[in-house]
Amino acid sequence: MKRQVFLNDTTLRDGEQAPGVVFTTVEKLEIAVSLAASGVPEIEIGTPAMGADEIEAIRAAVAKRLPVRLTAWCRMTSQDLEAAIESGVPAVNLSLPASDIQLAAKLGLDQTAALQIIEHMVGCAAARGLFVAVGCEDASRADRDHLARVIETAARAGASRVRLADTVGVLDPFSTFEIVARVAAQSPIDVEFHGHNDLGLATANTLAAIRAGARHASVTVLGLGERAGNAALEEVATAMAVLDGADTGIDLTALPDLAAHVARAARRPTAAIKPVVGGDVFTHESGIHVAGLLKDSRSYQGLDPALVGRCRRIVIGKHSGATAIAHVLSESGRDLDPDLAAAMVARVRRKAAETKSTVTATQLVELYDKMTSEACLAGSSHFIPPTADCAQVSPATNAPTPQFSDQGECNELFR
Ligand SMILES: CC(=O)SCCNC(=O)CCNC(=O)[C@H](O)C(C)(C)COP(=O)(O)OP(=O)(O)OC[C@H]1O[C@@H](n2cnc3c(N)ncnc32)[C@H](O)[C@@H]1OP(=O)(O)O
Ligand SMILES: O=C(O)CCC(=O)C(=O)O
Repeated sequence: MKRQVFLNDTTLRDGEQAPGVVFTTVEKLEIAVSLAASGVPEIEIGTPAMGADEIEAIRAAVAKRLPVRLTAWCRMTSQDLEAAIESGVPAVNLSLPASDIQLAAKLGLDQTAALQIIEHMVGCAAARGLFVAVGCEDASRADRDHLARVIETAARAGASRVRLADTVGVLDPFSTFEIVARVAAQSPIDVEFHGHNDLGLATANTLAAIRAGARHASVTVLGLGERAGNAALEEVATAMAVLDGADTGIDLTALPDLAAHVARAARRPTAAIKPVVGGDVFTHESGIHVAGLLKDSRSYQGLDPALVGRCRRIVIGKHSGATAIAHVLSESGRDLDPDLAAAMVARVRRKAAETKSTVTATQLVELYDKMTSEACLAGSSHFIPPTADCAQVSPATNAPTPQFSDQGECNELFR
């Protein structure tokens, strides 16, 4: 049986902490509904300490009775806990720095005082009937012995989970594995890993943490979050399915729409190269790749686009070869004569260089029709038989003009 891993989506909390990102209450609710529909089991819905509007938004989410655990992020203070209770959430993440750097700089506390606060606040929250997770902010820079005491104290006081945060994104997969493996081996409660992407390693670190024994992982849609963001839901869920074989319960085919939804609400355009959901990540231009793909899609495709509800696309551009051009032309009922192929490749390359872009299907057909007309008028001996009627090779006006689209049928589309 596949190992179960639980993703805790914090798009609506850490994601919204990205500079300038604001979700309206309606957007929060819509995103929460979409997250639940895609199979996310837990959503960190917000920070009640931010005040009445945030509490109201959280209350509205709670009222939806979604089939997910809604949890609220709280500092480890009575005020934050009371705000969370007012919002109606059944679960809280009570956060306190684990590193000496943050304990001293932010709170002027030492390790002993921190343990006392954890014991007291976790006890209070558990006594109020809440599911309690303890957020170890900056765990990656924490003294390891203190971290062990934090977990032991939290568990004893009634916490059900501990969250190890790589708050400033300084771990790599090796150090993540080492820290999480040690904690998971000793922890009497579940471990969650919360990675940040400052070094572009959040997803890799999250996979390493899961491999090391974390049963829960924080993610955000598109990796939206503080600074360089968090581990991306779509990357972690897809990588888990493909590489690890663990069961996250996420409907991978729902991810592109979910990402588009969050990108619109966050007003953050998605990069074309964003793994899984980016516009170009299943699009191929290079001649050698397309020639290989057309023979066997496994030649240049590690991730089957259908797995995540996407389609493969072939585009024509500076790097196209004759096979790709012939393939695209054939889709509009035109045969690329082998004698014309090299000239066509050169023409396409010139066009792409002039426009610094791909050559659309319509442009390709126009180029081809123009070239065949020219070849015909010049009486080209190897392309048009000398006796041929030039009308036969003029633009085939009834041939379908291919359109670019990323929607619709999963046949190969091109632009
Ligand atoms: C790594 C993370 O993502 S942590 C989560 C970060 N999230 C946020 O900051 C959410 C948005 N924040 C806010 O809206 C505001 O900062 C509020 C409402 C939370 C607090 O606002 P203010 O009362 O004006 O405090 P301010 O933002 O100036 O400073 C933060 C305070 O929290 C305290 N604090 C920080 N972390 C913790 C903690 N884990 N436990 C207890 N107190 C904490 C700081 O020491 C500071 O206290 P001080 O005012 O006594 O110096
Ligand atoms: O303490 C936590 O719950 C984690 C907070 C967080 O977002 C972080 O440390 O990056």
